[in-house]
Amino acid sequence: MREVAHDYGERAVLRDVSLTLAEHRVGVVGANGSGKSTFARLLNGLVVPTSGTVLVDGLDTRTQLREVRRRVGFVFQDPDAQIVHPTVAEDVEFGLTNLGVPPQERARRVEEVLVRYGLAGHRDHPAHLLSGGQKQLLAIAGVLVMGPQRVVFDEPTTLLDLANTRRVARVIDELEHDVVVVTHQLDLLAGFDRVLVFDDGRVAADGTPAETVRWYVDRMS
Ligand SMILES: Nc1ncnc2c1ncn2[C@@H]1O[C@H](COP(=O)(O)OP(=O)(O)OP(=O)(O)O)[C@@H](O)[C@H]1O
Repeated sequence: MREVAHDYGERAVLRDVSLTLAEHRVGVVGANGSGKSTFARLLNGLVVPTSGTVLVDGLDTRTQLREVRRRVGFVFQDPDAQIVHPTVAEDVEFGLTNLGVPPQERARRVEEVLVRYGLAGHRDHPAHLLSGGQKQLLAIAGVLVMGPQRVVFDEPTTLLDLANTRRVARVIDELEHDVVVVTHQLDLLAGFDRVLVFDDGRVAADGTPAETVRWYVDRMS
């Protein structure tokens, strides 16, 4: 991303962000309102920059949005924002149907992710009756079934209790995909390759978790 700035109306929320993300696991931290979610949304074109350029594998999010979205999955903080279909299996299948994936292959891919995320027994259950943790796993399954190469998580554990936070953290840890995780839960980032600290719309620190998390905590205290 080169010289990226983003404004919502009159309000400048990101300024002068230039960086390349090449690491397997990148964390993003910072105070409320510092621009983390906006940054995360830039990565798959949910938000396009007001100025500057965001490239994903050389694809411009402004002009090649479909291809960018196919490569970069996005998991929202609130799984209810992402779950749109009545049953668990239908919800996971929805994106594949949209893509025109044939029924047999759809069934195989849906089954695979439901088993992987412990949801196979809930296949025909109403999605809205799942627990918060199961809903977040369903939202993750719905993103991963599409076969993205990278996944952005925007505060994926904020609404979860301790057990579900650990479960989702383990799921993220085990992913082979390149991931970017926005979080206020600093312990999620322990094994990460790189952490960005946002402050008032700029990248204020950028380094290993050991370097940046200490810097951030000291600054906040
Ligand atoms: N769609 C929008 N329209 C107008 N202002 C917005 C919009 N989305 C975010 N903002 C504002 O932009 C600023 C940055 O928001 P952003 O969500 O990127 O911050 P954040 O660091 O993710 O915050 P948090 O930790 O609270 O989630 C905030 O002041 C927010 O109120």
